[in-house]
Amino acid sequence: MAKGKPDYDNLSPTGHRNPPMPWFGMDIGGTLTKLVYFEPCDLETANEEEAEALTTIRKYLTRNITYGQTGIRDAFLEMQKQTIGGRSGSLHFIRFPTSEMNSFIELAKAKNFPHLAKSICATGGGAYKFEDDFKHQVNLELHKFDELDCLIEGIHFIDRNNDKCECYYWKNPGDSKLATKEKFDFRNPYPYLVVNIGSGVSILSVRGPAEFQRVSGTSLGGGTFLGLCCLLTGCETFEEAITLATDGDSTKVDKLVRDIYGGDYNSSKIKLPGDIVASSFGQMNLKERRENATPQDLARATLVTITNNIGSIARMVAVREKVERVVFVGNFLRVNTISMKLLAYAMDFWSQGAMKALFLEHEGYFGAMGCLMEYMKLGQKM
Ligand SMILES: Nc1ncnc2c1ncn2[C@@H]1O[C@H](COP(=O)(O)OP(=O)(O)O)[C@@H](O)[C@H]1O
Ligand SMILES: CC(C)(COP(=O)(O)O)[C@@H](O)C(=O)NCCC(=O)O
Repeated sequence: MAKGKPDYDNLSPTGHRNPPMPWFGMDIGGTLTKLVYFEPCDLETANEEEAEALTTIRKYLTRNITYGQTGIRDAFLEMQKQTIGGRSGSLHFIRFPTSEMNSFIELAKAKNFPHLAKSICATGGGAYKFEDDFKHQVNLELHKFDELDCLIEGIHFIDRNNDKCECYYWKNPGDSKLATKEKFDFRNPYPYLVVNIGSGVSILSVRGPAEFQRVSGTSLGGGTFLGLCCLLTGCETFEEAITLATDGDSTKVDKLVRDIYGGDYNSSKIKLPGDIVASSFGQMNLKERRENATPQDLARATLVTITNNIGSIARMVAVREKVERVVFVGNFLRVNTISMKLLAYAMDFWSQGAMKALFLEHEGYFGAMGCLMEYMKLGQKM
C-alpha cells in the first residue's frame, strides 16, 4: 500500500473489515467455470496500488475474456450499482470451459496474477481438483467453499439485489404462440425446492435463508444431454445442440401413447393423453424410422428425454417434501427456452396446477456469487 494512504481494502464505510481486493468468486464446475467479479466504481478513493491492480483486472476482463481468449463475459447479465462491503460498483459474470482451466492458470501466471491477489475463493468440484495446480503453478492459495452453500447464498443475494427482477415463470408454457415470460415475486420463498441442472443434477429442499438439505439428484443432467447429442448428431457445442433441437421433431423418435393406443389411453381408472411420450427413443428400434430421423429430431428427442426425466424426479421430490415452488437453475437452461417451457408445462400438468416451476435470470452463476459472498465474510476473520 502507498505510504500514508488509508487501507480502503480492509475497512468498509460501515465499519466491517473487508478482505483484500480483487473481489472474485469462482465456481469450477464439471463443465463450466463461472466467475463473478465485483468492480468498484470508486477508484478515485482507492490507494495507488489498489487502483493499479483494479485497472489491470479491468483490462484483463475486457481484452482476454470479452474477446474470447479464455471465455465469455455475459455482459447482458451485468448487475450495476451494487454495494458490496460498503463499496459501490458492478458485478461482472464470466464463464469458460473447465477443460480450459490449464490455459486459465497459464494466463494468470503470464499476467502475474499473484501480484494482484494472494488468494482467491473457489467452489465446485474443481476447487478441490485444481487446488494444487493453483498453488504450485501460480502461487495462489484457494479458499474452498461448499458448492451447495454457495448456490443458496448466491440465489438469495441476487434475487434480493437485482432491481430488474430475477425470478420469473412461464405463462401458457404449452402454447408456443401464447407462452410469455412473467415476473414472479420471490420475496417470501420458503419452503422451496432448487433443482440445479449442471453437468449432473442436485435437488435441494430449502426451508430458510441458510437452512437446506440436498434431498435428491440424478446423473442424467446437462452433461448427459450434451454428451448424447454430440454422439448422436456429430455436433460439437451446446449452442449447436440447442439450435438443432429447436428445428427438430421429437415425435419422430419417441413412441407416444397414441403410437401404442391409436389415441388416448382412456380407461375407467387411467387417463393418459395420446400426445404424452410413452417411451423415449421408442421408435428407434426400427431401421426405417432410424433412417428418417434427422440430427435435428435426435437432438430434440434427447433434450425432451433429459428434461422430462428431471421434471418427473423434481415433481416426485416436491410431493415428498411438501413444497409447491420449484426453482430450476444451472447452465443447462442457458439459451434453452424449450426445456424451461417443458418443465413449466409438466410441473403444472402432472400436479394439476398445484406446483409452479420458477426460473432465475442469472441461471448458472449463483454458486460463483455465493462464493464471492463467502470471500467477503473472510474479511471479518483476517
Ligand atoms: N457454452 C456451454 N458449454 C458447455 N455446456 C454448456 C454451455 N452452455 C450451457 N451448457 C450446459 O450447461 C451444463 C453445465 O452447467 P453448469 O451449471 O455450468 O454445471 P457445472 O457446474 O457442472 O459445470 C452443460 O452440461 C451443458 O448442458
Ligand atoms: C456431483 C455434483 C454435485 C457436481 O455438480 P455439477 O458440477 O454437476 O454442478 C452433481 O453432478 C450431482 O449432484 N450429480 C448427481 C449425482 C446423483 O445424485 O446421482
